[in-house]
Amino acid sequence: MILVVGGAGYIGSHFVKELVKTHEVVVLDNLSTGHRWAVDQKAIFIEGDLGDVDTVQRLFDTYEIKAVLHFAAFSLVGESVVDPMKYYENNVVATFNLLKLMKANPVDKFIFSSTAATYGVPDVELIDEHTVTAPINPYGHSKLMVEQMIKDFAHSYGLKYVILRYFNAAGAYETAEIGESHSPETHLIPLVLQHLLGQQDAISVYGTDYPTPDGTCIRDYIHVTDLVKAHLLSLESLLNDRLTSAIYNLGNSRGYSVKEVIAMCEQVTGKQANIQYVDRREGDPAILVANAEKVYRELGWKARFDLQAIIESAWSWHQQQI
Ligand SMILES: NC(=O)c1ccc[n+]([C@@H]2O[C@H](COP(=O)([O-])OP(=O)(O)OC[C@H]3O[C@@H](n4cnc5c(N)ncnc54)[C@H](O)[C@@H]3O)[C@@H](O)[C@H]2O)c1
Ligand SMILES: O=c1ccn([C@@H]2O[C@H](COP(=O)(O)OP(=O)(O)O[C@H]3O[C@H](CO)[C@H](O)[C@H](O)[C@H]3O)[C@@H](O)[C@H]2O)c(=O)[nH]1
Repeated sequence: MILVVGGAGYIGSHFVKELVKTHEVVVLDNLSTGHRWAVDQKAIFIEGDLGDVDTVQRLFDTYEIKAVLHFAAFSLVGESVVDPMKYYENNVVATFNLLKLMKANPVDKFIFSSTAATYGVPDVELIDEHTVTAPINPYGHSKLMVEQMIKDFAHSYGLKYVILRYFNAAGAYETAEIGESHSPETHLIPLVLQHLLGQQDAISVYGTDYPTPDGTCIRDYIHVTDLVKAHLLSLESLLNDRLTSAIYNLGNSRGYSVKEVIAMCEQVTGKQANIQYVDRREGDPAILVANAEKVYRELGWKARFDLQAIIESAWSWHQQQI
């Protein structure tokens, strides 16, 4: 049995849909930002909070857990600046509870959803795993603190882990059964598509004075299906003892500015956006683009979907939501 914490969320639910094809799966999720309907019916679903020690212990008592994948977190950069306590409590304290119970029970295989936000404002064009980590917002700090706990648990207690630093996840499941569904939505691609469907009057561009060619922030967008594949490869490597500890960047290694993303959304949908240029959003670095060669070398993973394919799949999903 594989435990997926946060398996009702956007990325977790896409992973669970694939994992149930080959493994027995139990999902723990408190539905704070996730959805019961997004969890594949073949998975066992437990509604509960990761911070609740009794609930998590009961899971370990009930099921023979071979590995844990941990997607559960709060993950909005802007919100983390406004309310850091919420982030340290849910992302750090609750994860500490999980690691402690994994040690006690014992379960020694762990895959963690980390983020490009751990790098802060990197001074290189392409970020590799040796790039200095120096977060500039509480969200990034909370993830980096967990990474450190994981490394220390590995060193002292033999935890085996894969830390996956995703860049910007987007896109939807190939059948459009599930997709990105946050409320409120804050991510760029779904917001642009919702606007183009007439659900918002305009799309705001946060800042036009960044040190980038068109002045707007550059990000590396990665299809959720590509992320799922990387998790499956990581899990198999841990289960087969081919891997004991690794940190990987997951991205396309190609950056797009906010303006370029909006233009691609217009191209895919054939609709024109009403763009409002507003001030920068606090906590946003100018450029985040991955060097993802390490995971290719070690696991044979590389992104298959480019920005156009990502937006096409997200568009299929959003059109079904009206
Ligand atoms: N979406 C991105 O672009 C992105 C990029 C980098 C990293 N990440 C990381 O990937 C992970 C998944 O992101 P997502 O976009 O799917 O987020 P999401 O909010 O859609 O999913 C998170 C899930 O965890 C659940 N959850 C949160 N706290 C919980 C708790 N204490 N107990 C039980 N369940 C809890 C939520 O209900 C939700 O279902 C997060 O850890 C996030 O930090 C996401
Ligand atoms: O309405 C919007 C929304 C976003 N943006 C801009 O679009 C870019 C992407 O913003 P998102 O909110 O879509 O994504 P973030 O880059 O802030 O963050 C995402 O990716 C990060 C890693 O790169 C983190 O992991 C985090 O969990 C995840 O939310 C940013 O420059 C942002 O300022 C806008 O201009 N207008």
